[in-house]
Amino acid sequence: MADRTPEAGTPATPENVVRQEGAQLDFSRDMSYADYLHLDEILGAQHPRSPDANEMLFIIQHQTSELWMKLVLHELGGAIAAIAQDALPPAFKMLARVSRILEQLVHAWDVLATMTPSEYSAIRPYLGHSSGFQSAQYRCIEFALGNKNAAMLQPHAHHPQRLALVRRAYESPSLYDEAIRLLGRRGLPVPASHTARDWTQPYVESAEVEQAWLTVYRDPRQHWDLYQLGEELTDLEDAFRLWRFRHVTTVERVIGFKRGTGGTGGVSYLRKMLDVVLFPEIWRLRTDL
Ligand code: HEM
Ligand SMILES: N[C@@H](CC(=O)c1ccccc1NC=O)C(=O)O
Repeated sequence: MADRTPEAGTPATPENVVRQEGAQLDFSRDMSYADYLHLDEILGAQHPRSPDANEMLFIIQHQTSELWMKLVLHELGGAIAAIAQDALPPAFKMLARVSRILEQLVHAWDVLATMTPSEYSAIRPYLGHSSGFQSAQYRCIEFALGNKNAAMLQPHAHHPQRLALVRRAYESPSLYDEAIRLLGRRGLPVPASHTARDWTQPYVESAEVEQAWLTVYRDPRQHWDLYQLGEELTDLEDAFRLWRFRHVTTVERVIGFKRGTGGTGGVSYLRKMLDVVLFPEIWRLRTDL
């Protein structure tokens, strides 16, 4: 290793400072930053199809969203497994991270909103029928959060690997299913229809499940970890609703009420999605408390 003691009189030029700090400069034999992060693959994956300069924003906005969604899925999977094993503290850590990522994705809309309708109209003809509707990771997140819908498997039928990923999320118990099973294991009266069921079916709201959550919320000190779980779920759905809202508002300001490239009515479809309630009893109990 080089002697880091500066020689008397060595001027503190930027080059000398780097040498004196002892920074590693030769990576012909060592793993570098770009090697570790596979940056050549990630930074080589932006291929605009139009001549418009704004397409780079559009591509990077989606690619970064997909990277964050990958982490959301990783953490959600971990949280679901932890709840199934009665390990609540690690589940809380993972759920808190998911909510912070969703908040980050909510703020990411500010960057995309710098793209005007005129700018987007130069890109849109190059998108064909591709659409976020076909995002496999997004669909896995919706399924992991319990918004099950068999029709959403179809856009992946042509790609066995992605289909397998989406199907696994479709067939597995959701985060909320596992939370309700936990209520049952803790001795709260939860109907069998909600602890063992065909997980591919959409969740059906239950008065008994609401009663179980009410028991928790009426005596938090007695059920502190379940109470915390309820509030983590609330944070998560709150953040997810904000994401949906920013999406539909950005879409309206950019394409108005045009049909989507994915074939839906566009804003009309996305507005219907604003009515989805992921954890219904968690919201209803607030009225009945
Ligand atoms: C100018 C930007 C955008 C426009 C105009 C737009 C437009 C639309 C439209 C019209 C739909 C409905 C499906 C269709 O018929 O195409 C849709 C769905 C979707 N978009 Fe976007 N979008 C934009 C940006 C984004 C971004 C940045 C993401 C982040 C990944 C995204 C993710 C999605 C997802 C996941 C869906 C499916 C939603 C669902 O099924 O509930 N979109 N988008
Ligand atoms: N559905 C959008 C197109 C779109 O936004 C899009 C196209 C390709 C890849 C990602 C997209 N983002 C979200 O839907 C539209 O109708 O203009």
